Amino acid sequence: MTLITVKNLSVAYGANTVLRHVNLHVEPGEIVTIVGPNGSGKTSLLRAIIGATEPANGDITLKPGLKIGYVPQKLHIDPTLPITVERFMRLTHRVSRAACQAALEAAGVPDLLKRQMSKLSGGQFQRVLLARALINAPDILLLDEATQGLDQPGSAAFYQQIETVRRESGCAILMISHELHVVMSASDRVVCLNGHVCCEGTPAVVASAPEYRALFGTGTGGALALYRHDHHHDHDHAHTHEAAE
Ligand SMILES: Nc1ncnc2c1ncn2[C@@H]1O[C@H](COP(=O)(O)OP(=O)(O)OP(=O)(O)O)[C@@H](O)[C@H]1O
Repeated sequence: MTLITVKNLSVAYGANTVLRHVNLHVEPGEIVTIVGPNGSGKTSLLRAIIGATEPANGDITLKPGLKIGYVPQKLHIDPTLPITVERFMRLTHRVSRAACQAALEAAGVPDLLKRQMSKLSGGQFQRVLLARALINAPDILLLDEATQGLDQPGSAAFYQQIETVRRESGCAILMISHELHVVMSASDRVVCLNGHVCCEGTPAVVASAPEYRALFGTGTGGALALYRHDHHHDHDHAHTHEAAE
């Protein structure tokens, strides 16, 4: 059963309509990446999906009982506040230490439980946010530019971890990213957003779509080829194109 269905969604802040007629669906176990220029409405779309932003129009349907794990773009913790990783992870979830430890292991950072949040590197911090999102065994992970501030190897490692999480837990991933060449190769489907859905499909289809090239140029096509690898899972790669408005 489809996990998330977005139909004809519009989002507005006052008189400023930032998303128009957006359609999107996420199926169990697939990795869908949203790309788009700054201010194209990517975060607004995720916030509408988690119910943090009220749609101006349209429908968002979640599978009944859907468990969502959300990894925010960034989270500021006062560096003078002493708080361990374990306490941080248990702030919002009533979970056991064993569950925290299991989530940290799934996020690829098994040794951080007792560490101070303020002493973590950027990459470790993001892994802890990932672990926190994994704690309740979500059906889908929503990641909003989760590798912001990480260097290239750090973000490549993070996305590899995401693929591992998907492989081991079977959860679906809906993520926003600017690192087109890395994430596109790791995605089953890419949705290119610019206030509306410009184009959508497999990474190869989107990279060669004129709408995508108009926004990002042609350079990414080459980089995409460089980073591509074969996927061995069965997903329905629907290719839909909407005319640019
Ligand atoms: N709470 C808000 N109130 C008013 N305007 C907002 C609000 N949040 C976002 N916007 C505006 O909506 C537009 C889309 O913003 P959004 O953050 O969704 O884009 P984005 O694609 O995620 O951008 P970025 O890549 O820079 O993170 C922008 O013009 C932004 O200024």
